[in-house]
Amino acid sequence: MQPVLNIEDVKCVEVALTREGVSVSELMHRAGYAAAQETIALGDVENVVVLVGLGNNGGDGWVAAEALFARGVNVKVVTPLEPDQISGDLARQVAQSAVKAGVSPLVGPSRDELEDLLSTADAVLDCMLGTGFHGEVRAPFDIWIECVNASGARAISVDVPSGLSAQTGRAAQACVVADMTVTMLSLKPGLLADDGRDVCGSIVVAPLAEQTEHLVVEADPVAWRTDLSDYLDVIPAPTQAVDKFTRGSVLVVGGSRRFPGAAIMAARAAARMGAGYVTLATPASVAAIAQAHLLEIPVVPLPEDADGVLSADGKDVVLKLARGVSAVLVGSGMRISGGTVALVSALIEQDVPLVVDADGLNCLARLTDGALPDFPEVTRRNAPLVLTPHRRELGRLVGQAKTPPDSLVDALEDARKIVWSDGGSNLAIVAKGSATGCVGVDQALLPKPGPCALATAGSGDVLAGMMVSALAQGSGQGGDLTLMAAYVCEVHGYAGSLAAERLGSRAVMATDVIDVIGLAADAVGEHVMFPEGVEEA
Ligand SMILES: NC(=O)C1=CN([C@@H]2O[C@H](COP(=O)(O)OP(=O)(O)OC[C@H]3O[C@@H](n4cnc5c(N)ncnc54)[C@H](O)[C@@H]3O)[C@@H](O)[C@H]2O)[C@@H](O)CC1
Ligand SMILES: Nc1ncnc2c1ncn2[C@@H]1O[C@H](COP(=O)(O)OP(=O)(O)O)[C@@H](O)[C@H]1O
Ligand SMILES: [K+]
Repeated sequence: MQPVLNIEDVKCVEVALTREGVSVSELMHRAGYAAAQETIALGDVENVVVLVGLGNNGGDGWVAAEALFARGVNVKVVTPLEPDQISGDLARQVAQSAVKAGVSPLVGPSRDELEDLLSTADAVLDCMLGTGFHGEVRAPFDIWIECVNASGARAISVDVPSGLSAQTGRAAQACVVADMTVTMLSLKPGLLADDGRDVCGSIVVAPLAEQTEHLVVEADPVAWRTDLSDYLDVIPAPTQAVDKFTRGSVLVVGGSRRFPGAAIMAARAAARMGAGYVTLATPASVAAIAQAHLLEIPVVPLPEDADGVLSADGKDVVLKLARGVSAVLVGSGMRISGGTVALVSALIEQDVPLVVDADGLNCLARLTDGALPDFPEVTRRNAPLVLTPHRRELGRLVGQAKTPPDSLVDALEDARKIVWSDGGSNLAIVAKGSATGCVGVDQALLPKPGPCALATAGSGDVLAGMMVSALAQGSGQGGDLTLMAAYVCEVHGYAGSLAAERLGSRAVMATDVIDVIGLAADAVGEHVMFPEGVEEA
């Protein structure tokens, strides 16, 4: 796993390193060398343009330029100001040193001059704005960024692509789209989520000092990016000595006359993820449609109200069915009513591993008056509970319906409000988004996200079905629930990639993802077991 640090904590690591004898100047030199090294490693770099800003990110650029020059690279530094005019002491010193060593600066070029220069470059080193950037990009960097993106040269961003917030993952209107980002000390959340996924290219972490590893861990990472090898403990051990029930039995409670498909897809996804026996309990008026779509899955008709929404009259049947299975999913396509709130509440009180998704979460929000963290007794139970909200659902759970989290870090923080008030290891929250965070009481995990093809109606229902299936098969129980959740997200993401490969990135529908869950799970499993033997998933 790789630690991900909030920006303010990266700064704390910087301070801790200086206390351990590694000065900021030394760090800047190592950062510059690391950037130069990675640039050379790209191969075929004879002409490099280094665009520098006026802060320490620019300082890294001047050091990199001097290092590249010393390696015989034809390097030109583009700067808004003469080195002597740079106000920051450190940045000015490294700029003066680079010029003294023979690096030639181009000060305040016109757009045409810059475009001409970039047209001759094999690579551009982007050292304009780093973690000190905020707001919209001001001149001249907005224009420089446009020129970089329009040039054909490979762009290597130092620490963070200029224009991206390394904390929130939001890009300004002008933002470098890099081929590679060499980031200092540790991963930052904004590099991994939202716009960050579009603009960072491949990410290389430069630790800069041998003490960094332990200092980063001590700085309390906001999350950990998982590696495939981390999932070894949550993949069900292969055995032939099973029957359809011991392979995991699942009950899906959901669907409504308005949305019958969500529960059908969830049930199907649960079977495709490996549960041996799946049952769907759904309103009576949609049971026949559901059964027609689910030949292998028994469908139990439940009492419903005039709108075709599950009614509280079905509670006893649902609880009886729940007692007979290894795990339950409630919520898919269920709608919010007095009846569905009562069902969700009854299932949470039942001692069975449970996944709550979609309207099940909205029922939970209603049950707790939009303040789930204030009612920890609701989620505190003996059996595992996994909540799978997207950002709007998460907002409703924590009293922020009108202002749901709009960054990964905000979503992690909201999820933490819930798991920390609960305080136990039997609760995991899967905060879904373009990058998904799986949050438990001890840590938050960031599985590798799938492609944007997953942003399609029903893809969350598929994930919920997969989640309950993994739970039913015993993954995570008595072990690490958060890691199990991350593993399921990883398989979901990979299934999205497989479906996109087969059908085209724009064509994927949720049912296509269901069809390849098994292949995705096998492929991820193989990578986990034999990391050296196969290409990365
Ligand atoms: N944290 C660390 O331990 C290390 C940090 N280093 C570098 O230092 C960087 C942070 O340095 P700084 O704090 O000086 O910040 P930056 O260099 O990222 O940015 C500060 C400069 O950008 C300007 N600026 C801010 N917002 C702007 C906007 N919207 N439009 C135009 N200009 C804007 C400021 O006026 C200032 O000149 C990191 O990103 C990294 O590259 C490295 O030198 C080594 C180690
Ligand atoms: N841009 C994206 N890139 C990768 N995955 C995405 C993206 N957008 C959504 N997803 C994933 O797709 C799923 C969507 O779930 P959800 O919003 O609940 O959809 P629905 O309610 O339609 O089923 C989540 O697993 C989410 O992480
Ligand atoms: K940068």
